[in-house]
Formats: sequence, C-alpha cells, structure tokens
Amino acid sequence: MAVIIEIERLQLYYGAFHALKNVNLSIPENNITAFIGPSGCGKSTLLRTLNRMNDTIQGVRIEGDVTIQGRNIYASDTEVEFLRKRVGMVFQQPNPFPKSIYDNVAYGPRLHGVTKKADLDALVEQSLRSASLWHEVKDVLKKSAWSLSGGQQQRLCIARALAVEPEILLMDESTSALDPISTTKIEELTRELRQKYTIVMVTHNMHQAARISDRTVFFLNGEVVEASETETLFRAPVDQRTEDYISGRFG
Ligand SMILES: Nc1ncnc2c1ncn2[C@@H]1O[C@H](COP(=O)(O)OP(=O)(O)OP(=O)(O)O)[C@@H](O)[C@H]1O
Repeated sequence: MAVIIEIERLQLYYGAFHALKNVNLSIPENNITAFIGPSGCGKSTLLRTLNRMNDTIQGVRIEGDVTIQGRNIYASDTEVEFLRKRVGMVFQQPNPFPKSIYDNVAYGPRLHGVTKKADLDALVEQSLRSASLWHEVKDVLKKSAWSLSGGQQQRLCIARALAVEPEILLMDESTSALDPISTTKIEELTRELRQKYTIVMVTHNMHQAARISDRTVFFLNGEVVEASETETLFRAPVDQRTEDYISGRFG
C-alpha cells in the first residue's frame, strides 16, 4: 500500500517540555489510522504537526521531517495555506461559522478563488452528499448552521473540510462531544470517506479505534510504542505496555 505521510525522527518541544520523542511513522494512503494512548501522551500534538497547526502555538520547536507525498512540509518554501487545503481538519467540538449552511461549505472554495455560483452550488452539494448530510439540509441551505443538531453540525464541518478537495482528513476526537447515534453516523461516514481520502484520527475510545480504523498507533509519554494493523494490535500486541493499555490496566 502506498505511503502518503512519512514522519521521521520527529521531536517536538513546547518550550522546555519534550512532547514528541523521536517519532518515526509511515501512514498509508486511503486508510484510517487511529492514534490511541492515555491523556497527554502526544496524540493531538502529532496530529497537528501534519498540517502545521502547531505553528500557531508560541514556543513550539520541531526537529525531524514530515513528508507528504515526498515533500517535506516543514521546508521553508511550503505554503501553509496550500498545505491546509490538502490536509483538512475536523475538531472535537463542532465549530461551524455563524453563517448559513451553504456559506459554511462554500467558505473554503471561495477563499481559494471559486466565484461562479454554478460551481459553488455543485461543490456545496457534492460536499454535503459526501458528508451524508445533503438529504437532511437540501431544503434549508440558507438557514443558520447553528440551527442544526450537534451531530449534523459535525457532519457540516466534515463537508466544509471536504469542499476544498483535500487528500488527507485529520479528525481530532471528532465524535467525543456527540451522542451515540451521531457517533455511529460519523463512524460509518468515516469508513466511506476512506475510499477517497486518507484519514488520521485521534480517539480516546479504544473501541472506536478497533471498530473503524485499519491501522492503530499506540503512544505513551510522547513516544510511539507500537504501530500495526488494528486487528493485530488489539489481538496480539507485541509490547507489554500496549497489552496493559488495551486490557485496561492503565489510562
Ligand atoms: N500548547 C501547549 N503548551 C504546552 N504544553 C502543551 C501544549 N499542548 C499540549 N501540551 C502538553 O503536551 C503533552 C501532549 O499533549 P497532547 O494534547 O498532544 O496529548 P493527547 O495525547 O492528545 O492528550 P488528550 O488525549 O488528553 O487530548 C501534554 O503533556 C500537554 O500538557
């Protein structure tokens, strides 16, 4: 399977605090990769290095390489705006803009220069369809995004991320604020999306990783302890620390 993201010798410091320690990881294309591990082990930090969201945090220092399709995203000539178009992100709390449903989805394409109404209409419909939301909102596109339920808002945020046609979608605990039915919908949607996108997700919920991911990476104290096929990691972990974590002995 083709590797789309290669992380090599990655170190990340928040000031004096060493948050990621020599991370080496290959992430395959059109797969769901889940990051699991106890609170504070560096899962979200690593996720944020993949679209340079840590750049906005003061005092962060990064060493090592992250390459996406062979290009080092920390090279000085990387256009961060373009990188974030290719690597979209969905957060823990649904965060639609205080705009209409339509304008939320059209926001990114407009920013990237799409102005024709017919083109925007097509992109909005296609993105909402991909996020399994079209049928619920097609007659109320002018309504405020804030009028939607939490689960619908999160699918709208997924549609908004997809509207700029990314290759990679980062999901940071994207279901943890949702009820079980909305969670199931997003899990099913994530499985569908992987046919077209590479998905990297952080989850607190081991069962969720086991249910939907293809590969799982277990972190502890800023280090990768074990990374393998999800089925293997949960059935026959190699490292004792992985075994202790997945069997609920800590975390
Ligand atoms: N902006 C920041 N400044 C300083 N330290 C930070 C910052 N963000 C995270 N950290 C620290 O880095 C470590 C890793 O945090 P991170 O949020 O990546 O962990 P996590 O595994 O995603 O945790 P959780 O599951 O609780 O979200 C933690 O010790 C955290 O306190």
